[in-house]
This record gives sequence, structure tokens and C-alpha cells, in this order.
Amino acid sequence: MTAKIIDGKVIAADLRARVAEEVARVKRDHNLVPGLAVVLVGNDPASEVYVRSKHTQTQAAGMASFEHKLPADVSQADLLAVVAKLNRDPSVHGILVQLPLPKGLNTEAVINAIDPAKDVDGLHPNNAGRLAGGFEALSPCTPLGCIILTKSVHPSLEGMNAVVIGRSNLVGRPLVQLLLNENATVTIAHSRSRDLPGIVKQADLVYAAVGRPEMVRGDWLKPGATVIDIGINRIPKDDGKTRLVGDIAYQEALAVAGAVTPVPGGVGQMTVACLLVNTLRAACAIAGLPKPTV
Ligand SMILES: Nc1nc(=O)c2c([nH]1)NC[C@@H]1CN(c3ccc(C(=O)N[C@@H](CCC(=O)O)C(=O)O)cc3)C=[N+]21
Repeated sequence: MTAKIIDGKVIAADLRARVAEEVARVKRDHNLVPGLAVVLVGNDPASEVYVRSKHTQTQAAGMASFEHKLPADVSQADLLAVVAKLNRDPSVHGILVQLPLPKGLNTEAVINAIDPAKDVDGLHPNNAGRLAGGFEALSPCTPLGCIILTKSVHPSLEGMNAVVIGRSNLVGRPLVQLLLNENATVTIAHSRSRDLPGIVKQADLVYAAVGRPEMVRGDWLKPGATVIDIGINRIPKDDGKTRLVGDIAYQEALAVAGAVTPVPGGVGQMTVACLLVNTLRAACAIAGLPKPTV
């Protein structure tokens, strides 16, 4: 058996096209231009790549994109002042502070300073708490993307066994909440879990977000499972260059699973597309307009 490859590129492009249509509509009917501000502190090369792709795709969807690059040695007060200014700026509806922040900065304080209505990362305790309570919230983009990819294979997740490996605030924990909202049965596993292969074996849906290259092996999987790879690990190749691999042994998974997301070309694509969705939703909510259809 060889698994279906879930094409994140195609699904993300379709989602971005639908966002662009809605953006054009709110612009035409309500003179509203959704705006996203991305704050990048320091010059981590991987972060620069992501920020550039967010900028290009935001503009391509017809939204306004604002970039704020700050030096790695920026003070906490200066960073908080940038966030406060974006909170007040009526042309900004979404604020994303690229993580991780350089050492010395207090990430929690920065996240807490973001206006929850503009928190398109869904990291502010207001949004995280609302999501955990089952209330409407801005939810983190990567987990939203994972749900869309899963539903491209299984339109209903009701009653399915899902295992989430990883418990970060940006991915694992919010993904668990979104899966519960879909009526899946959810197991949360992590680096300290006993018998991880045995836990994964039970799962119809496997989500790996641990940041360990190819940790989940093919023989851990239940035959036919849907496997969503959230890891992005850059590992050295023989020729001195690097390549990207996920947290799942992709070739092994292809032989056992029913459907698999590739890295790159899977979840990463959806993360940026869902950021556009969240920015559109935030803009409509702030302007008092009905929820957009995407
Ligand atoms: N506050 C915050 N929010 C985030 O959502 C956030 C963050 N900080 N810090 C870093 C991680 C990582 N992240 C990715 C976004 C897009 C791709 C992406 O587009 N990946 C492509 C290509 C990747 C490549 O070629 O390097 C793909 O997988 O096909 C990957 C990773 C968002 N993050």
C-alpha cells in the first residue's frame, strides 16, 4: 500500500484564493483593508524566510502588510512600545511577533501586551483560554491548518482516535482543543510519554510536533492512519548543504499510512494561509462586520 500524499501547497493556494475574494469583497463593500503587522526581532535566517513569505502572501491576498525589524539587542521596553503602537494603529488588524525571541526578552510579557482582538497567533491567554473553554477565539494558525488538512481526507473527525505528540502553546495544546471541538477522542503525548510507539499504534490520526527529525517510525503507525507532520527540521546532507525533514520518517510512513503530509509542502504552507484567514477574521470583527465565509 502506498499512502495518499496530502498536498498542502494546493490546499493552501485554494484557501488563499478564497481569502483574496473575501478581502476584495470587504474592500469593495465596506472600504476595509485588512492589515497584518509582523514583528521580527534579530536575524535568525529561518525566521527571515518565514517573514518574507508572510509578507508576499499577505500582499498577494490584497491585504496590507507591515514589517517591523528590530535588532536582537532591543530592550524589552522598546519592543513593548512597538506592540503598543500597533495595538493603537487602526490600519493594523493582526499582530504577529515572530518566535522564539532572542534571549533576555520576556516572551510572556510581550504576548500579554498584544491586543487579544489583534492576536492572529492565538497566543494571548484570552484567546488560549477561550479556545480551551470551547468559546469562539482566534486560534493558532498551524493547528488550524492541521485540521483543514485532516478534513481534506476525513470530512468528519467524530469519534476518531487522535494522538498529538507535543504540548507547546503554539501547536500541541491548541491542536488538542480544536480536535476536541471536532469530536475526536484525543490523547496528548510528549517526550516523557511511556511507550510512545504503543500510543501511536492506536491512532487513526497522528500529529507530530516534537521537533525531532524523523522520530515517528513507520512501524509505529496503525495501517491506514492519517499522518500530519508538523515538524520542520533542517539536517545536514552529505554534500555539506542541508535539507528539511519532518518529525515523521516520511518514506516509512508512505508504506503504512493511509495519508501523509510532506515536509516541505504540507503543514508549513497552511500556517501562512491560516494567518491570512485570521487577519481577515480579526479585521471583520474589529470593524463590526459579520464573520467572513472563510
Ligand atoms: N509567532 C510565531 N508564529 C508562528 O506561526 C511561527 C513563529 N512565531 N515562529 C516560527 C514558526 C515556524 N512557522 C512556519 C511558517 C511557514 C512555514 C512554511 O511556509 N514552510 C514551507 C517551506 C519552508 C522552507 O522551505 O524553509 C513548507 O513547509 O512547505 C514553515 C514554518 C511559523 N512559525
